[in-house]
Amino acid sequence: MAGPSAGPSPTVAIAYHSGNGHTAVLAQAVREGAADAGAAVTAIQVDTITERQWQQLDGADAIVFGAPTYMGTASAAFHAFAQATSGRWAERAWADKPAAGFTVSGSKSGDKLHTLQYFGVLAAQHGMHWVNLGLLPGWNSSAGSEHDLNRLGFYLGAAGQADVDLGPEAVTKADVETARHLGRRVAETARRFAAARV
Ligand SMILES: Cc1cc2nc3c(=O)[nH]c(=O)nc-3n(C[C@H](O)[C@H](O)[C@H](O)COP(=O)(O)O)c2cc1C
Repeated sequence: MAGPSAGPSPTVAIAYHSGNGHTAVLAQAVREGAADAGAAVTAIQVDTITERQWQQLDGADAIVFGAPTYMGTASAAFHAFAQATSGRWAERAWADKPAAGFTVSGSKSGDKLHTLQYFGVLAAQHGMHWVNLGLLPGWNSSAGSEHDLNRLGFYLGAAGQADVDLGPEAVTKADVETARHLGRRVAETARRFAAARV
């Protein structure tokens, strides 16, 4: 596993919603990956966000959005959070911060791409810089397997799957590792952006 690179220690905030704990597993993996890469990380559940946590988002070097895919998009609780950012949108409060996203669903596809695209649009509306997953797809050749990193073959962000009748422990391990990779990548990107500002 790559250790932290040189440069100022970045702060990464994860803004996520999880209805039944599956997305929370990926949020924890993003957190661990970003911390591995030397970031100070805050994870914020957007359905109970406090004023202090809004300020942590404002002060973060990078923000990672996370939500389960519900009815082909991010959960309603995440959309409520996103709509509550409109004042910050008007003030360009998050402009030029790196942003990234992750989601989980019950189906292998489950229309997760749409959720990641929605996160990308949200970031663009805020003038943020989108950080993609940065991995080739796994599990797409006879040499691959369901244990591959990025086994579901996404580019925009980290996508996971968990059987709908099982709890958070059912989030597929390869998808947890993929989310960990995203956390590391966001922290490294945030570090480069922070270094360029000093
Ligand atoms: C209201 C609702 C809508 C859902 N819509 C989808 C969907 O569009 N595609 C899919 O594959 N799974 C769908 N699911 C399954 C969830 O995405 C899946 O159980 C996910 O792991 C839940 O994450 P959470 O525990 O963080 O809420 C839906 C679940 C609920 C409750």
